[in-house]
Amino acid sequence: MSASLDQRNNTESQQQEKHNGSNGNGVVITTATNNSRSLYSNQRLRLNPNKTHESENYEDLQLEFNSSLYSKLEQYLPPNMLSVNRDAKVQYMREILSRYLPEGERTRVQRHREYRQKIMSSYQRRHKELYTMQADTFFLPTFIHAITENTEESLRSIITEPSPGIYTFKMLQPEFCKLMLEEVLNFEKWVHEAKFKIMRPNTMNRYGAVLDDFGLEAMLDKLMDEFIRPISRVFFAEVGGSTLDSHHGFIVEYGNNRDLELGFHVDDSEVTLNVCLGEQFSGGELFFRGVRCDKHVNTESQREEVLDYSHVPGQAVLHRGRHRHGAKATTSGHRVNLLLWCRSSAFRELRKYQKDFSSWCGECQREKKERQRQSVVATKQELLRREGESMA
Ligand SMILES: O=C(O)CCC(=O)C(=O)O
Ligand SMILES: [Fe+2]
Repeated sequence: MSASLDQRNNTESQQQEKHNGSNGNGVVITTATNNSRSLYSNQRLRLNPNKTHESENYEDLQLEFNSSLYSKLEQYLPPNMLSVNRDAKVQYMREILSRYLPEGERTRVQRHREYRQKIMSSYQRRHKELYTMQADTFFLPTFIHAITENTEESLRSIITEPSPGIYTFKMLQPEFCKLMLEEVLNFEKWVHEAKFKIMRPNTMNRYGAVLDDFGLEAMLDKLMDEFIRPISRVFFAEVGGSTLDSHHGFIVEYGNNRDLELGFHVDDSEVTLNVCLGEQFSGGELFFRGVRCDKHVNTESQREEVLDYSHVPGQAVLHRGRHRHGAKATTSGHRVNLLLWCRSSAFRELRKYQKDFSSWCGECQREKKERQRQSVVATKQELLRREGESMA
């Protein structure tokens, strides 16, 4: 099949693209900064961390970078800053980190921060229990058991791999799916009644909502850290599966009066978790067509790379972000899926210096094999020629 394909970005990274001219593959910073540059601009960090210092927890704050970065950075603060209160520490670290954000990006992040704060100050949560990770009530016991054992064998015992690099497993309790659907509905109702302008999850969906924007960021971070990274470490190590450190979490919706299908694309993620929440629907199959690097994103797919997968409520699909895919039309009913695009800043940094992606790109792999085949043929011919010469 000949592929013409979209690089799928969330609205944030698309804006980032506009501002700093990147190709949208950079790390997407999901919250905001302030502009108090002068306050601490002479301040420095220590060269070596104070490893015995116990850092604060910053998970509850709306910050420019992942909260774990602030906890790590705190160990590098000069001694006099270690004993000040949390707000002063955070202010100090934000000032240092803001030097790494270009001006346009700072403005974007600031706007997004205000957007989230507006939501947080007036949106009334319907199911508060969804906002902190409660594994026992969210997940099926089989899933929890496999992750707790944390071996390739235990993971393989619950996972099916219908095509190379596509992993499916039963994950969510029906009750969790029900509550999450109600929460999303409740949020959308509030958006509508408050005449609030909602930011859609990405450049291709006209419906759906960003879960991180209305308070679910900390819970989804735990989902990535404690459940998705252990699986990705085993199955997606070559694309940064063990160093996933940020996410974009959202809901997509299809059906009557909504989007029907989703075009062929790659995600702005290293690893994507796609789990169906329900409800009743027909159609909506995911179609996969092989993993590709930027250079080969529009190349043909091989027969063994073709897979159509039918969603089942509560069941998850895990795949590389660069695994080309799309969703067929949902022909009746209403389909809602939860998506978690997981990213690795370390992988993205390293990728800038690499050219050969044969450990994960199907086409790089094919080209490499072809080069090896040709070299074997050439060697054989050379040997035959020499043999012929010595016989003569
Ligand atoms: O509709 C689906 O299940 C696919 C969604 C998807 O691929 C995405 O949001 O990136
Ligand atoms: Fe996708």
